[in-house]
Amino acid sequence: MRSSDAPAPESLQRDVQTAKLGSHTLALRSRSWNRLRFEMEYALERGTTANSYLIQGEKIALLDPPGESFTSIFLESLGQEVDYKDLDYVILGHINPNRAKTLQALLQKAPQITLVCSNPAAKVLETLYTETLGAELPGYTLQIQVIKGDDTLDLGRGHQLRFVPTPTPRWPGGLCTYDPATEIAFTDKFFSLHYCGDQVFDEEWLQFLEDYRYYFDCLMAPQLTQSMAAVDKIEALGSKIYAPGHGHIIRSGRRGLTDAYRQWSQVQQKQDLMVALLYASAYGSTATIAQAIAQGVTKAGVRVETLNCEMASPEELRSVADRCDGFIIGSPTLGGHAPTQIQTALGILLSTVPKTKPVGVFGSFGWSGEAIDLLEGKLKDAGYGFGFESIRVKFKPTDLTLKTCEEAGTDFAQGLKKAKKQAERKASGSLEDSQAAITEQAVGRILGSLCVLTAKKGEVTGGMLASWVSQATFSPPGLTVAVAKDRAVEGLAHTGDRFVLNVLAAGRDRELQKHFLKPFEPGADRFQGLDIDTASCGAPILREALAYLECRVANRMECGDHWVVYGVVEQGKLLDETSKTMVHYRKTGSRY
Ligand SMILES: Cc1cc2nc3c(=O)[nH]c(=O)nc-3n(C[C@H](O)[C@H](O)[C@H](O)COP(=O)(O)O)c2cc1C
Repeated sequence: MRSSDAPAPESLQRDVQTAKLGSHTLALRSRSWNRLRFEMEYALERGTTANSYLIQGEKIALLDPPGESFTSIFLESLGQEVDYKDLDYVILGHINPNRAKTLQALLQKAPQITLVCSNPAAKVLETLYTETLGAELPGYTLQIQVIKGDDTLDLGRGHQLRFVPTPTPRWPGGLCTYDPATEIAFTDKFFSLHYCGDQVFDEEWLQFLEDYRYYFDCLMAPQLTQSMAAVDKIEALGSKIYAPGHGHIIRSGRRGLTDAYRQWSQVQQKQDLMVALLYASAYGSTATIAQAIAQGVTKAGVRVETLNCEMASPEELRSVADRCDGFIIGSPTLGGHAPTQIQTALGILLSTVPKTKPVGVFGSFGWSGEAIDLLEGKLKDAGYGFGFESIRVKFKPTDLTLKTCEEAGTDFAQGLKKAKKQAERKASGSLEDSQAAITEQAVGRILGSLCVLTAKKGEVTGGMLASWVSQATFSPPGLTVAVAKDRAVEGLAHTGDRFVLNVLAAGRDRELQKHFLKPFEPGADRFQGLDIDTASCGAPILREALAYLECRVANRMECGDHWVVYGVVEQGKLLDETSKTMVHYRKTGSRY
């Protein structure tokens, strides 16, 4: 359990927390106690901090101003630390339209600032300047210092900054900064987590391992090669402190977390199935959808290799097309078309990937969505089978659409795994396999009660049939449920979340059992037509159940292909005094 695990009161306002990190170096943590954005990485709903840093040598540099949700409170806090007119540099670990809003407000106050960034980020800045920023900043000329190779930036007083380019498909302009004077590496997206609290440093970092892991699975796992190359470069700096873009400043856990990144990346590398995920995104929406699909594929135990078609070379495209077991391609519609880079990627995929491999299509659009039609049409004509129905999202995805995207990704991965298993079964039949079948028969004699686990978080409600359920403790009253990693409801059962366990009645609840046994389409309402009540945590209670228990997830343990979730029972009720618990007899331990 986290020491600061209590949910934040709704009344807590966004603010900026400042803390000294080292000589002339300050952290400004813009804090949101509630979910900040509809992106998968925020789905644990623990709030977040957007960390900026101020280094005051003879020259003054601000690193990574926050997004527009914090513009006014951030500028107010910044103004209390320095005179805007004294700011010399703003260093950008990445750039997106959201961050540009704060930049615009800052440049209005301090037009003398030079922006320091990588070459890809400079290109994005120039486009933003032409499209929006320039019009809002009359008389201002963009001053950019592009970091190349071994460039350094001398702020004086020993702060001779070094830089490490960390390009990934999601942030092609990624750039980390190292200050040898304080031995701090400013790691931007790397080693971040989304959690809001008063604690600045990471003394109890192990208590947040689940949050770090979730962040890694969302953002690092789908772009593993590029992310781990960046981690290697960051580690080689030999810093004592990681100062990331979100979450705690990492001192105690620096080595442990770096090792954990490597361990988690090995889990991904060991997966024998790989899905290529290719996309382009002008304003970020298609990228957000891509991330949700990737999350769904990854949680089902299939590796994802992501390529941003705007940055990928034909060789990279051909390599991933050659190696993939299926591919998913996404595009925005701009001027009635798919961007040229998407059309090039499609050409390579069509000529390289055998038609027996499954495909998927997605994209964000404004009003017509021709790009999605084009991709779908060409792939259908070529004879590919689709792993999910094409995903069309109008402008920005919502929480619900993201969940649907995640489920579509999971379906895609499950399809691949099923096909692989069938092929293996056909090819097998050895002695070893028959011994395994005998062992499975013995395992199958373990018995559990049939229940329906239900949960709700934000707009998203989920439910699944659970039979690997067992009481675990008397005091507090507690139980464990094994939840397969690829279950849609898994994302609603993280530490601190609440769920309801509905115990089914023998004989009487056959229909309920059947209902939850059938496969659901991505995003489908699993409770339509059922007689339900609502628990205090918002999760559905099945009125026809034998009993129900409202639980809080106190802990969860990663065990092979399942999470074993330990729930503390907060309250419960027997709904039927006469019936008995439905139990599940099985012939083999290799299935539920
Ligand atoms: C210059 C421009 C042209 C666009 N043209 C179209 C179009 O022809 N049809 C359409 O459905 N949407 C169009 N849109 C809307 C985009 O598809 C929509 O903003 C989408 O969310 C962009 O996805 P992205 O954030 O991944 O880039 C256009 C948007 C812009 C800015």
